[in-house]
Amino acid sequence: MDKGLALRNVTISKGGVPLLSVNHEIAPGEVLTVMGPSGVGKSTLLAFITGTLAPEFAASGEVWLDGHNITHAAPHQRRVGILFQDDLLFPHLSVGANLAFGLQPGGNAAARTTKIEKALDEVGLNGFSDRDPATLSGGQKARVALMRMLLSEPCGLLLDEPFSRLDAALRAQVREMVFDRAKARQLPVLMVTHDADDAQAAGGEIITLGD
Ligand SMILES: Nc1ncnc2c1ncn2[C@@H]1O[C@H](COP(=O)(O)OP(=O)(O)OP(=O)(O)O)[C@@H](O)[C@H]1O
Repeated sequence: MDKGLALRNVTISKGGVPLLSVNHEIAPGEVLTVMGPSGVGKSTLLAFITGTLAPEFAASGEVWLDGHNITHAAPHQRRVGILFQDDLLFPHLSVGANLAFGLQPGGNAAARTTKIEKALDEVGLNGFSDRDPATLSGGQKARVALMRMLLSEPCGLLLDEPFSRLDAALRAQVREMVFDRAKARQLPVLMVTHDADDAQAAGGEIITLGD
């Protein structure tokens, strides 16, 4: 597979004790859901993909993203976007300034503004650029956090329990928006969740670590 995200014979151990092994490919626009009990290594697997594995762990195998072997790339060189359950916006900055953090530095100011406005438009937040994040609803904050991450133009998306702080109705709405936007960009998505509804909504393959 050229595009997408591939975990090739990935094994991770701690103190010589095997923790997990995964051999899986996620095609562009597809979602792989990773489930499993607490402590089984779900967040550790994400850390391996982002290049931020703690030194206590030893890993083998390869990570390929968008046709590149990124196993040994520096974290900032990996074009991996990640959303966590607590994706806080900078409270002292406007919505637009928060989004600007997603953009690559430099470039023409007018072009940057256009990208930010387009991003807001894409998630139904037209005209929100000057708003203070404290005045946004939970769902609106989640949409800004999503677009801030997507503005960095990732080639793959990792979700670490990103919906778990939202109530049921909002959760379904934000989840749908995340999957829709990822699909529109043909991004491979790896989602870690404890929630069966999240897994079902993702509509893709589900693997359970620790089985
Ligand atoms: N920085 C670290 N140093 C040493 N051990 C760690 C570190 N981070 C996690 N661990 C241990 O590694 C194992 C896997 O942890 P991990 O956080 O990946 O599990 P998880 O499946 O994501 O759990 P949860 O569902 O509770 O988030 C656990 O035994 C944990 O205690």
